[in-house]
Amino acid sequence: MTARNSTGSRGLVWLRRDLRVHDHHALRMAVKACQEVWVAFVFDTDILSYLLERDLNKDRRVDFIWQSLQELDAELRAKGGGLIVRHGKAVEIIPQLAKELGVQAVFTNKDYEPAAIERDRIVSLALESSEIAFHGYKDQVIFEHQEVLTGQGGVFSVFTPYKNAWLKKLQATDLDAHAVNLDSGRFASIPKSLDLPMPSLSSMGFESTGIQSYLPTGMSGASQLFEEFAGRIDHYHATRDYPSVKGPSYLSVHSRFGTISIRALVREAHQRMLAGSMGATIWLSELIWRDFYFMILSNHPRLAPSVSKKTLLHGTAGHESFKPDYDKIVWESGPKAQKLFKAWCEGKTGYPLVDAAMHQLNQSGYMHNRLRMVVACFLIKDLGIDWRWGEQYFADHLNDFDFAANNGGWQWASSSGCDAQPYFRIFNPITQSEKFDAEGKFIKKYLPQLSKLSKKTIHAPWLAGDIELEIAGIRLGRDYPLPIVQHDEARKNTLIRYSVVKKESL
Ligand SMILES: Cc1cc2nc3c(=O)[nH]c(=O)nc-3n(C[C@H](O)[C@H](O)[C@H](O)COP(=O)(O)OP(=O)(O)OC[C@H]3O[C@@H](n4cnc5c(N)ncnc54)[C@H](O)[C@@H]3O)c2cc1C
Repeated sequence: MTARNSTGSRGLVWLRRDLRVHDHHALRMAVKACQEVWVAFVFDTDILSYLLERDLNKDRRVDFIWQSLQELDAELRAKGGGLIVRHGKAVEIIPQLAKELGVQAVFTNKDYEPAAIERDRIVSLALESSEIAFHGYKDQVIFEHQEVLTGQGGVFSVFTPYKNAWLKKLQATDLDAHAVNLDSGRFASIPKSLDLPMPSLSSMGFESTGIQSYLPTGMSGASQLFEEFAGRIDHYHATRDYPSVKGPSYLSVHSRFGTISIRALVREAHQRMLAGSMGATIWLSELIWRDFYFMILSNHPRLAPSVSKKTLLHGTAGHESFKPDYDKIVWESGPKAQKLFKAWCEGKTGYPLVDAAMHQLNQSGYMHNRLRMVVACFLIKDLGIDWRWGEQYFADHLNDFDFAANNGGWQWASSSGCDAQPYFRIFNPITQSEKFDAEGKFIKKYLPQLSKLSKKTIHAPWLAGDIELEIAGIRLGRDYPLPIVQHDEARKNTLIRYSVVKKESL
């Protein structure tokens, strides 16, 4: 990635998914190497135009970034610099800005998605033609690409041995912070001609979503959530599967946009694990899943849509299963499939846990991990819909959408992934509900019309007697849908559908 191996006295740090000033590899290197450092972020129209084409002008991620940049700018201005924010094509703006600032090098933290790698290649070439170096540093993962390999030197495709090798390789230095000397006096003020106001959301075609009212944004928001989670991390193993309990960290959006350093999270988890915390041990495992899926994508770029397609960073259409045989499966199609998919998207399947989960996603951009598994399995194995449709819907709506983790999660649910559940494992949406939302608290929060049902019938309202329904004020088909499929029948159909891959999977 380094076009020329020089740094020079002036440097530009280009932020992408690392919106912070602390423990930041590229920023640290720039401050160490250069006398004058500028910091820039581009609202890249190669990504944003794709969102607008899909009518996602009320996009919480764009708002989250926008809010987080305000804080970052204030922080940099307090240190004598400021954040240069532009709206346009990053592949053109960054080389242009680098020339205007007269820098010798552009510093970035590496991005592992194929489309981002291609973007960086184009930027690097443009910089090279102006004799400007382009440096990329590992920052968003602990171990990248092929740093953790099997004993035979191969790439892992199963999580548990990967995790064991990952833990074995881990040294304290892997978790050292890339501390940035913010008081070095090296943050240069932005030249007047380049010090433009930050583009407003509306000037870029987006609307405010009010995300900051329920999700703390920026570095301070991440620290707040992390501090709160530190108080419950030791119980994580016992609470993490229950969506009505405040069990998980809710930090995924922050690690997605780098408002907190992954090293800080892993350091905390690892230290607590060594001190005997079961909760921290399990949480660390989740963070290793994150590295695992980055590693899988980095070694199997065919999992992402072709970069030559217009779909760039957010596209998911038409890409391959990890296990190619699974692309032989014939999914439902036509108006019936569209109708079933619409009901799933809108939380109108008649299965309360599935519907409540979809409402959580649609209202907040977050969905609890257990529920992601339940709704994904329901879409694929109860409704017979291609997992890519669900993957795309999550890509459009999840605050923490990350191609590697999302693709990994969907391919896990569809059994086509690297370390996926077996094809014959089909979650029963009713027993999942009874087990993980026994009192129906989560369901009631998102489907208040069901709040008068007993904890026995709330998981499957059609099994309630007429009198109970009447007392609860529910008429099925009017106040809440009847189930759109029968689970037992759907299960049988799925086993037939998957018979094309059955032999290969056994
Ligand atoms: C179908 C499906 C789609 C998913 N899509 C995404 C996605 O787009 N982006 C995303 O970050 N996670 C995704 N996940 C993983 C997981 O559901 C979320 O990371 C988690 O729910 C985020 O909430 P949290 O931060 O409170 O998690 P916590 O339980 O606190 O977990 C801590 C961190 O570990 C990481 N993590 C946890 N589980 C996984 C996992 N299975 N794979 C990779 N990283 C993990 C996340 O960074 C998370 O913040 C998906 C899972 C499924 C089943």
